[in-house]
Amino acid sequence: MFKVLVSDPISDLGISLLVEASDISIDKKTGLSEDELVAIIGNYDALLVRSQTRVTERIMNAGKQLKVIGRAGVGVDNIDLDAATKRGIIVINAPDGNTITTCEHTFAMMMAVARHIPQAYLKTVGGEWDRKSFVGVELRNKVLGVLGMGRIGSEVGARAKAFGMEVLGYDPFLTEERAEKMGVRKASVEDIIAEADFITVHTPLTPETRHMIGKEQFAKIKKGVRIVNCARGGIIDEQALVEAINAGQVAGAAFDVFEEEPPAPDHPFLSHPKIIVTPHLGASTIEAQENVAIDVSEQLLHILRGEPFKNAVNMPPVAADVLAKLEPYFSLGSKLGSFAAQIAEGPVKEISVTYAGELADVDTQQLNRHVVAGVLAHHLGSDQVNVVNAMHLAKNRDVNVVIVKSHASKGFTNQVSVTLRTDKEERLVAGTLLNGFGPRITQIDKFPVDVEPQGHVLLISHDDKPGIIGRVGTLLGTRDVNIATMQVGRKIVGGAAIMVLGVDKGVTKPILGELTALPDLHNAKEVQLY
Ligand SMILES: NC(=O)C1=CN([C@@H]2O[C@H](COP(=O)(O)OP(=O)(O)OC[C@H]3O[C@@H](n4cnc5c(N)ncnc54)[C@H](O)[C@@H]3O)[C@@H](O)[C@H]2O)C=CC1
Ligand SMILES: O=C(O)C(=O)COP(=O)(O)O
Repeated sequence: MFKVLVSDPISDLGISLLVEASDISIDKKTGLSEDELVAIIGNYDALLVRSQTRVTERIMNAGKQLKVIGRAGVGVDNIDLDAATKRGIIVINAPDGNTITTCEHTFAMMMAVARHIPQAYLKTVGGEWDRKSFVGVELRNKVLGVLGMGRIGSEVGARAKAFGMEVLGYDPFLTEERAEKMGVRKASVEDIIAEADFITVHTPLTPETRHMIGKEQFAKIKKGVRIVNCARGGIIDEQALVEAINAGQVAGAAFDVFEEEPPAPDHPFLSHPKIIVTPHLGASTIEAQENVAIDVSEQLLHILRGEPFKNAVNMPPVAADVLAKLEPYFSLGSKLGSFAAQIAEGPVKEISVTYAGELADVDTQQLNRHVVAGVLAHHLGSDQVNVVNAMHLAKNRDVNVVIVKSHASKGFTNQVSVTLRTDKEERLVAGTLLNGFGPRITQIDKFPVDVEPQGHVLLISHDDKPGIIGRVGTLLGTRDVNIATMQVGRKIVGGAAIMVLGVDKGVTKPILGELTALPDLHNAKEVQLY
C-alpha cells in the first residue's frame, strides 16, 4: 500500500483516481508547519502539494520513503529541486491544466485595472455613487507587451488580438516564425518598455527574470502604462513599482502574486489606490483544479507503481514516441549496469554505454540513466539510487559517463554494451532484446553468450579444458546448489573461457572459494539480477 499525503487544498474530483486505487491510501492534512510536516512525512511515499506548502530539504530528509512530490500546478519554486534530485525524489507537475484559467485571470485583472472595478465596487457598496473618479481606458488600439510567451503568455497574446490590441512579445525562445504565426510582433524588453500601454509578465521567477522590470526600466517606461503580474512575485520590483506609480509614470497595476506570500499587512500594495490585488487566484477555477489534480494523480500512480512515466521536472523531458522505443530496454539497461558493476573489481572511473543498431538513432538519455543507476545501485544501495539522481551521483563521485552510438549491430537489431573502467580493469557486458524471448545478455567481456539476465548467476572464468564442467557441476551438487541453466563461451579451443550458470539460490562465499580452488578455474563470482 502506498501512502500519499495531500498537504494543500486539491480538487477531490481530480484526485478520485488516487482515492479509488486499491493500492493507495490518502491522508489530507493542509496548513501544516514545516515542523509538523517533518514529524509525519516519514510515513509517506508521495506528497501532493500546490503552492502553499514549502517543500524544504529538511522535509525531504525526514521523508525516508518519499519517492515522488506531485505539484498540482505549474510553478515548482516552492519545492527545493536540488535537494529532491540529490535524494532521488521525483518531482512532477501539471503544466497544462491551468493555462487557460490563468490567462483568463490575467484578462480579468487587465480589465479591472483599466476600469477601476475593485475601487468602484468598494465605493458603490459603501453607499457612494461616484461616476467621476473612475474613468477608465479601452484596451482597443492599445499596445500589450507580453514578457514570457510560453503556455499562458501565448494564450494571452491570442486573446488580446480579439480586443483589438497590438501585441509585442518577448521570450528568449520566441522565433520570428512563431511570432508571425501568432500574429504577435517579436520584441525586446526595451521595445516593450518604450511602447506598451499594458505590460503583462508570464515567465517563471529565475535569477534572470527577478526584477526584470525594476528601477532602471521604470525610468524609461512609457508614461501611463498599466502593469499586470499573474506569474510570480518578484518579476517586477514591488518597491520600484510603487515609486513609479507615485511619480505618475505608471497609471496602475494588478497583481495576483507577491514577492512574499501572503504579503505582510503593511505591504504598500494593500493600501495603494492604484494597485489592485488578488490572493494568488490565477489557477483557482473548478476546471483548472480538476485538470491539474487529474494530471498529477495519473503520473503519481505510474511512478509509485514503478511504471514508466513521461515527464518529471527534475529529469530531462522525453517525447512519447521516444519513450515507447526506449521503455522495453529500461530493465535490460539497469541489469547490464548492475551485472558489470558486480563483476568489475575496484572503484569505477568510467561507465561507457554503446548503443548499436536502431537505438543509435534514438535520444537515449532516459535509458542512459537506467544503466548508470544500475551500476551505482550496486555500490550505493538500490534504495539510494534511481533514474532521477543517477547522473548527479555519478558526477559527484567523478565517474565519467560516456555514451557511444554506432550503427554496426553485430547481427542484433539493437545492442546495448556497458563497459566499466575501474582503476584495476575494464569489464564489458552487452545485451539485447530478442523478439519473443525478452532480454538477453549476449556478451561478457570478449565472450559471446546467450543468458537470461534474471536471478542468481554464477560467472566462472577458466581454461577451456576437458572435465571442468563436470568438476563445477559436482561441487555445486554436493553443496546443494541446483543449476538451472548453463552457458559456456570461448574464443579459441583450449584458450580462456567462461561459464555462466543460472542457479536456483545464492552461492555462499565459502562455496565460491572452493570453486576458485578447482584446477584450471581462475575465478568465480556471483551476480544477482532482479
Ligand atoms: N497566478 C497563478 O496562479 C499561476 C501562475 N503561473 C505562473 O505563470 C508563469 C508562466 O506559466 P506557463 O506559461 O505555464 O509557463 P511556460 O514555461 O509555458 O512559459 C514561461 C515562458 O517564460 C519564458 N522565459 C523564461 N525566461 C525568460 C526571460 N528572462 N524573459 C522572457 N521570457 C522568459 C520561457 O521561455 C517560457 O516560454 C509561471 O511563473 C507559472 O508559475 C502559472 C499558473 C497559475
Ligand atoms: O500553477 C502555478 O504555478 C500557480 O501559481 C498556481 O498556484 P496554486 O496551485 O493555485 O497554489
